[in-house]
Amino acid sequence: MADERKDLAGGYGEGTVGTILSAGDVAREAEAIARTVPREEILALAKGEPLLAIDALHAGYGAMEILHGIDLAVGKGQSLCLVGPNGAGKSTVLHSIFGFTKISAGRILAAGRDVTRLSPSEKLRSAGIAYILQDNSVFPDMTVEENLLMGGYLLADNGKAHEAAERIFSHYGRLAKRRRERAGVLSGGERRLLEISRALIMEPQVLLVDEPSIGLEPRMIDMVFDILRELQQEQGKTILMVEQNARRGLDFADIGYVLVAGRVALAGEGAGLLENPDVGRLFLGG
Ligand SMILES: Nc1ncnc2c1ncn2[C@@H]1O[C@H](COP(=O)(O)OP(=O)(O)OP(=O)(O)O)[C@@H](O)[C@H]1O
Repeated sequence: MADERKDLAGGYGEGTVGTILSAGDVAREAEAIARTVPREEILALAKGEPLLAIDALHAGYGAMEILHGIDLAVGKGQSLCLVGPNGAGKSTVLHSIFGFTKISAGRILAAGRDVTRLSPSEKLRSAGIAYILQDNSVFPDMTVEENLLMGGYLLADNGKAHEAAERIFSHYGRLAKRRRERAGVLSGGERRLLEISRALIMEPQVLLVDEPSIGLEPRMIDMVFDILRELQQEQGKTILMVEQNARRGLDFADIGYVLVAGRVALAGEGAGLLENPDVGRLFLGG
């Protein structure tokens, strides 16, 4: 219990300790207020034709179903953040979109095309969807440049990966300065920048970002959110994010969903959800 409370204050409240609820309390209370958001409401939040959409998805691991009929829609250049209690299935939504789970029903659509059964590499290569792993996926003994080039492993033409890497280095001077150093010596924020940059080598349209703030100090969290904001606003990337730090995630995103027990229980504009008293009490520390 003590650990659960510590997590909650640090993770959801960002230092704000109002009414401290245990993770178990949050899950129970969230289930009590949960409803399943109708598909029309989900579609109304997306700008224009959804670039990425999920239609009544049931998915899980092996025989265990975790998502029980999820709908989702996000337009080109929009950002969407999933928040909710531990174990609600937020990361599983990203895993399912990228092709890491067993899908028993429903569809995933990219620009209207059914991509439900594509493998992760096909999602990246032909559907323009990239998945940015949660925390520490850089190879510490390889250089920054070698790590970056790993993002192009699916490209037949090695020259294309090098061209993309040079574009990225000219954009992110912080990485360029350290391109020949071992990635293991980078700060946490720089590693996150490298993980994001590695995904950019394939020039994806949709970025699936799992817990961008995890394990970072506040200054680095600001840097990572600034990078994501620029990718969205200047480069028109569509961003679908899972974020434990609900305040930061909802403040960032155009659209927010609260996931409870494998269902979308609340949906709205990100800033609007921040004002929702239930969201405040359960996920923002009161
Ligand atoms: N690879 C896996 N194999 C089997 N079960 C898994 C796997 N990954 C997650 N699960 C289970 O799926 C459920 C949902 O997990 P998921 O990580 O999607 O939740 P979450 O909402 O992202 O939680 P958290 O905020 O704690 O990261 C949990 O019960 C978890 O144990």
